[in-house]
Amino acid sequence: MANPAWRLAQRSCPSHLQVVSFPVVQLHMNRTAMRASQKDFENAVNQVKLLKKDPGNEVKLKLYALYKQATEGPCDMPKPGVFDLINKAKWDAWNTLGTLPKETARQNYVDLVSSLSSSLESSSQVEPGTDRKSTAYETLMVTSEDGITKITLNRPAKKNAINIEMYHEIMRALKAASKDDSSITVLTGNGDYYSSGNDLTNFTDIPPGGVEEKAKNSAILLREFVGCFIDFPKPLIAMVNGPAVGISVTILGLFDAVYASDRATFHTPFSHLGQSPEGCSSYTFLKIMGPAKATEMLVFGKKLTAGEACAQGLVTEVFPDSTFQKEVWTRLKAFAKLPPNAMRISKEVIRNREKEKLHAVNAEECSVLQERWLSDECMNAVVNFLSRKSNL
Ligand SMILES: CCCCC/C=C/C(=O)SCCNC(=O)CCNC(=O)[C@H](O)C(C)(C)COP(=O)(O)OP(=O)(O)OC[C@H]1O[C@@H](n2cnc3c(N)ncnc32)[C@H](O)[C@@H]1OP(=O)(O)O
Repeated sequence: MANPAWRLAQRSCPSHLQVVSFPVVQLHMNRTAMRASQKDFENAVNQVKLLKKDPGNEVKLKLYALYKQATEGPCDMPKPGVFDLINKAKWDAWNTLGTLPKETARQNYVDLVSSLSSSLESSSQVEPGTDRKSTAYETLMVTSEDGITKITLNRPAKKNAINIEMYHEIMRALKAASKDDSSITVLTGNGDYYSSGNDLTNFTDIPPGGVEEKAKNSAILLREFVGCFIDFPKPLIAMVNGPAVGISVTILGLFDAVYASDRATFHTPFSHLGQSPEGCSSYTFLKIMGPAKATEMLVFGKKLTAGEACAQGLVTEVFPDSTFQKEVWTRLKAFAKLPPNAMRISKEVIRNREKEKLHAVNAEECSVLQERWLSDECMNAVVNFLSRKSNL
């Protein structure tokens, strides 16, 4: 039980067994004519990571069992205790396969993945963050009018926590906004929160490759996500309508203006979560507010009020909540009437000098975080949140 991820899986609920993302790619196999080769099996394992839709716990347990049988043979693990629900379900699924030969398990795994590609709605393989054909969003509302593209985080019941889908959708929306005919882009939140940051249940979808693979995939995703903000070519404005936590705060250092309601707060509790700063904040916050104030936020997790964040230079201006929308939109509409090319070029001049540095900082922060996510400190913090022992 030394592995923290094993403990996490034990303590979290079965719905957290889910496998994340992306499109299933058709496996071109004549299933009756041949037995699955090791290569087919490895391809299938990779396809599972690309599933766009969650196939459900039953299928995931089957996949888990067949994977274990194909790679390790019959189940030889001690049976988990009765309260250890997730591991018991996994053990049962594997044990049920009895002495099924490894080759048959491998074939069955490949067949199952292949069948998922036809039963689950699939699309061609899409690199994370690239434009997809569909313009519909599950986790965002995106509108474009008066020269302004507005991206609204839209999971109000979850305080706009950023799940895997939302990371991808934000990247997609930013890429679309960078090419549309709007002059400026605005990011805001629906409901009482701006965003509660990374959805902590993101950490519970452990792929077959284990927590190391999960951490690696998350670091790749985070790096790409933050990279989109570094490279965004038009004026990017945050309308912070309420409390902001974690990554929703750190990336503010990459925005061109940040307008906040006086209800907003800014909280980066990375040490509490066993994590470390991201979103280039280890660089931008120091530049914006100096090392002493940046350390208070990023190391000691001091939560700032909107007024304090404005005094530190993180926020451009604070508005009373009662007039926030009206006043900021009046201002944004005026900005949007400015010559768009001039705004874009001015941003380029300001940003280009820093771009290389920002990408280097982003890469370093992601690599440090990849290690932090494997730490006991981080796993325990996530487990505490999921079991609701504490709120920040
Ligand atoms: C893969 C890239 C990783 C990038 C690295 C990013 C790091 C970060 O962003 S670190 C910051 C992570 N965020 C948090 O630690 C915040 C956790 N949430 C809370 O502490 C609280 O929920 C709160 C203070 C934000 C709000 O508290 P409260 O007003 O009491 O509301 P509830 O806790 O009841 O929340 C309502 C509902 O929303 C769910 N929820 C809120 N935040 C998150 C979250 N970050 N992740 C997942 N779920 C979240 C909460 O669980 C409730 O759901 P239900 O119980 O289903 O109603």
